[in-house]
Amino acid sequence: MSYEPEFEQAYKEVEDSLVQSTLFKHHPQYANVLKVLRVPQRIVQFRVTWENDKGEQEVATGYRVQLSNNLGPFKGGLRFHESVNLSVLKFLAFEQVFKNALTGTSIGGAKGGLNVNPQGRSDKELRRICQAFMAELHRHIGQDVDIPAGDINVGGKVIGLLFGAWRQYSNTFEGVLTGKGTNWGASPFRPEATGYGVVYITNDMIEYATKGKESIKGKRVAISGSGNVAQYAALKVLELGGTVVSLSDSKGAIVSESGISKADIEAVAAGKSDYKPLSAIFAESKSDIKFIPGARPWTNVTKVDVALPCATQNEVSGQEAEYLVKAGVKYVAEGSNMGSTPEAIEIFEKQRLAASSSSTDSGVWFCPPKLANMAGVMVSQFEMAQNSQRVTWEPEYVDSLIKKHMKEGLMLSIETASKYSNENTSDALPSLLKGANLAGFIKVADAMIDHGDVF
Ligand SMILES: NC(=O)C1=CN([C@@H]2O[C@H](COP(=O)(O)OP(=O)(O)OC[C@H]3O[C@@H](n4cnc5c(N)ncnc54)[C@H](O)[C@@H]3O)[C@@H](O)[C@H]2O)C=CC1
Ligand SMILES: O=C(O)CCC(=O)C(=O)O
Repeated sequence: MSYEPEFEQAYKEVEDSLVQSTLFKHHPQYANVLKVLRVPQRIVQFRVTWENDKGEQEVATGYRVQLSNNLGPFKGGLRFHESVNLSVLKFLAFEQVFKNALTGTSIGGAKGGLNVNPQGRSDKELRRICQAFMAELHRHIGQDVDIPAGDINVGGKVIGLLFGAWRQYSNTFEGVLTGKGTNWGASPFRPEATGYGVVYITNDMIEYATKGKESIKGKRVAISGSGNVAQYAALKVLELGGTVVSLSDSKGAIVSESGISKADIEAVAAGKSDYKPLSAIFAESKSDIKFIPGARPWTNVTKVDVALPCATQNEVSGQEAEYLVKAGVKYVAEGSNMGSTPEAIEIFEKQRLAASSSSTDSGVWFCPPKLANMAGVMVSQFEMAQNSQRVTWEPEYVDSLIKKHMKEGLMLSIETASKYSNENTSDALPSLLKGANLAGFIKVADAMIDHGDVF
């Protein structure tokens, strides 16, 4: 069996949460669920070949990992990046199954992608890539079968090109992808959903932990990434009265003591749509924004209350987590899937437990991505519902649903963590890591048992 480090990491996190709880003692019927879920229902791997702008033939590998459709049709994003491989997509699909269960909507879990980075390719070449990718993928998706969406490097433009190709291959118009354009099937707030949801749940966490005495207002927030999730998280932090002290991309980080402004974030959005690096976007900035080449934000911020990793997996190391704790971080919520390494999570979780048994206020409350970033896929499910009815909901209604479901997800994770806790401290905040893993698992496990997939 090939070694798949990212997948093993994601699997072990869930397995540890289950084993370290009292769940199996109360529900022995769940014993076989994880070993069945370890093997995706189906993996499609295929050749994608196109002519580049120099007239040369290029060949790459496309994938779709359909992990479980016990709770609804397969659902999850597509990532176009040179780092895409089976280990990465299996980890993302595995996470997606539990996340989708936590949304409180009916969707199964999948993920897919292509091991090519579209950055630096012309629009014409990108169109050829999308057509070549969809030439095979269209056989495996459908509005009641599998509904892909975006992820890293797959934003509205790529979704449009993929949808155009799919329409031609299938001779049908249906809601087969989510994250569509406004005049051909979008849901209000899908672009904003993931980033906004991360900030809504962070605000809920702060209010819960401080018994309503504090909120995100006045908090200093370190954010990594500068793409879709990071941009909307940053805008929502500003709207709710917080200060954004950092952003980043794969070439480095920007930090600002006084805070990154709305105009700065709009400049990031404009620059990133042309694939410009942050170093170029802020080359002539007159504010106190400092670009640090090759760095991540975490060790370059001096005073911080909240950290929101929003770039990619394993982007917070153990050392960086220690630094964040010293810088004062109290809340960590992950926009990126598997943003923190296991070492970083261990440090955050130890801080949470230590705070309860001492009088010093040094706790950290960690919200895992399954819970923190679930608003994106949740609004994708709302988009599917709107497409089925051929209607568009009011933006205010969608926003109110995001807020409601994020709060419900938080409360469910808190209750589940407390119910099955094996921790011997009664005054600690419950582990959202364990609560989210268990709550998502229970929903999928019950469906698998009902369907006879597990016996
Ligand atoms: N877009 C969505 O609705 C959702 C996205 N996510 C997760 O959020 C994270 C960000 O995704 P998006 O913002 O959609 O993608 P994006 O393509 O819009 O932005 C990705 C960001 O990550 C940075 N990045 C990528 N690879 C990197 C690396 N190796 N080192 C440092 N920075 C790197 C990029 O510079 C960019 O700022 C990913 O982990 C994704 O899986 C999770 C849930 C939903
Ligand atoms: O909207 C979707 O279907 C998928 C979003 C996604 O890829 C994720 O939640 O990681």
